[in-house]
Amino acid sequence: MEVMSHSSSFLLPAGETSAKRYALIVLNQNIPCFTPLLWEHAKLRLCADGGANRIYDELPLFFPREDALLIRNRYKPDVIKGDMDSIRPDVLHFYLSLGTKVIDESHDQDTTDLDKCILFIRDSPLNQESSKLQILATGALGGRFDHEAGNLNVLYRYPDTRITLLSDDCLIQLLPKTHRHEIHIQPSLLGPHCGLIPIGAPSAKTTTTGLQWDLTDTEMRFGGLVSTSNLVKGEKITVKSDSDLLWTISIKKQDSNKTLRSG
Ligand SMILES: Nc1ncnc2c1ncn2[C@@H]1O[C@H](COP(=O)(O)OP(=O)(O)OP(=O)(O)O)[C@@H](O)[C@H]1O
Ligand SMILES: Cc1ncc(C[n+]2csc(CCO)c2C)c(N)n1
Repeated sequence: MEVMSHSSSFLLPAGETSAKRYALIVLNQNIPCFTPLLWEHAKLRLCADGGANRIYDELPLFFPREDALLIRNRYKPDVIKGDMDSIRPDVLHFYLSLGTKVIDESHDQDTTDLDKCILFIRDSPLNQESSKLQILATGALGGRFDHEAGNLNVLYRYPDTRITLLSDDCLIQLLPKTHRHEIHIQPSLLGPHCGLIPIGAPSAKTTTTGLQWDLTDTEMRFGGLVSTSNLVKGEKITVKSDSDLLWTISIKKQDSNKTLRSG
């Protein structure tokens, strides 16, 4: 069984990052403080419908000494895609005038705006067979539970795409059962709180190393044991399971000067 390696080096301040290729999707929920950093290094920048309002309204607040218009011009999304029922008309016109590509899929009321953005990235010429884009989605957690559940569902809909859901407080990734997993932690950025959640189906056997409460061929299921409030002990965690699991780990609060330093 192949090993899938996970690292969160995208959260490292500028200058400390190794080469990595990802697309960023901004969802319609509070923008995490590290968003400018992620934006700077993204190969593609998308807003899911009302996510554009967040970029427009909240990004200038991170730079109180700079002119809001300059910030809005600097952080121009490549694409705004969705069913367009949440983006404000003034925001839509502003980004249209900057040349952002706007894709209105209001005819599709069966998939979420996050789904729509993921399909755009998967079909992009930047997403090469030899070098697939990872996807980071900010604002995926906190707020309406139906939206959160829909966001988790996209991890299961596209299990062969590396998708990380982010909020200010934590990240979530899918660990497919087809692989053994090595998760590399930067202790200055992540942890110590973590969880392994068998959300799609129960797991008869999960084995881990590197956690305070490791599992050894342990059963996990809703209604029984799920591993929440666990703690990472070191910089490397391994996970092997007979079921797809969600991995979540807390994100440490950063020095805001460091987080916003973009290049
Ligand atoms: N409160 C929230 N918590 C988590 N994710 C959210 C939240 N609100 C929006 N999102 C994410 O951002 C995307 C865009 O949000 P937006 O508000 O534009 O969606 P929407 O389709 O208009 O939602 P709805 O019509 O159900 O209110 C959603 O598809 C979802 O992935
Ligand atoms: C069974 C079922 N439940 C809910 C919806 C509604 N819905 C799901 S995704 C979406 C688009 C949101 O931007 C909407 C309106 C549906 N179609 N089918």
